[in-house]
Amino acid sequence: MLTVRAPATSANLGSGFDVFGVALGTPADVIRVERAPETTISITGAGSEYIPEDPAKNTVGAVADALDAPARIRIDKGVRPSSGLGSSAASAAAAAVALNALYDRGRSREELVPVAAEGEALVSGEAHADNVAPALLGGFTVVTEDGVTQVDASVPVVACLPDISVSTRDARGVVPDSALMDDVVTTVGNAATLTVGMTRDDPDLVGSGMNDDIVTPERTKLITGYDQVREAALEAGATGVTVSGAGPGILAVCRRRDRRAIASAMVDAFDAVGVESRAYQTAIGQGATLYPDDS
Ligand SMILES: Nc1ncnc2c1ncn2[C@@H]1O[C@H](COP(=O)(O)OP(=O)(O)OP(=O)(O)O)[C@@H](O)[C@H]1O
Ligand SMILES: N[C@@H](CCO)C(=O)O
Repeated sequence: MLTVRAPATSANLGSGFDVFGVALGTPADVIRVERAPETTISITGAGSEYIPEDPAKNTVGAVADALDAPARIRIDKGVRPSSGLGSSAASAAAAAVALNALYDRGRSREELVPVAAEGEALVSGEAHADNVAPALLGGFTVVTEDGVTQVDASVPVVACLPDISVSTRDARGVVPDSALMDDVVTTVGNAATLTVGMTRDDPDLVGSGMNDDIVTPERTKLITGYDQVREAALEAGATGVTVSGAGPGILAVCRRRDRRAIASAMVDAFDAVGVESRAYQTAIGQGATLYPDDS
């Protein structure tokens, strides 16, 4: 039996829609796999009651198909589904690493990115790889049609997860078809600033490069209390705040010393609008970890 832990991720970071992603230190999914004549899936943990165990409907089943690697797969969910924290991608990335090792398929982590993205295609209709890339490679990732670029980073973050659901499919439905050239120019500048910030592990540059006036304003309308939570996080010291992935999670970038105050300000602000939430005080971290065979 093989065990793999794959982290939650936050895609977009505002200015990098469908391009940027980061791995988070916590939470994470853990997957255990054993060879079997056909794929079966059992699921425990956060939000497991909302996730289909049918391999034809689970991201992990799509990965097993893509690698031609049938297995008995047990998923322990640490990342709640429809969270904006890459729940479906965490499972897909973990399965890709685990099944690649279980069947000696010999694929590199980079080569596993499109494999894990097959799982995303199953649940959101598009094989976008901005969550699976950081879940596999760790750090900060840039996904384009030409492939993935990765840099290690360890910028502190708070990821606040309200007790409401927004499906990626719905959140993609509000993305505008076109954008004004002025907004595109501003967003390109912000994305470049953010990228430099990641290479320097600089929370100020990363935070100031997260603003986006094209996609994010449409998505914040789907998140009760977004404006209040953003304001509270900024007042508590966040250097930048945006929607995590497709939402409803909200990501705040900060200095390490401000994490606790920001987490509590975000939870209180959600509470004030009648929404329960949980905040993860973490940092950009590692990609999927394979643990030795423990059979
Ligand atoms: N292994 C899995 N883990 C989590 N969700 C899964 C899995 N397999 C299928 N799903 C389905 O995928 C959907 C959740 O994926 P979705 O992309 O909407 O959320 P997310 O991954 O948390 O968000 P985001 O991609 O915005 O970070 C749910 O409908 C869930 O049932
Ligand atoms: N880039 C994707 C990430 C969510 O899975 C989106 O924002 O729709």
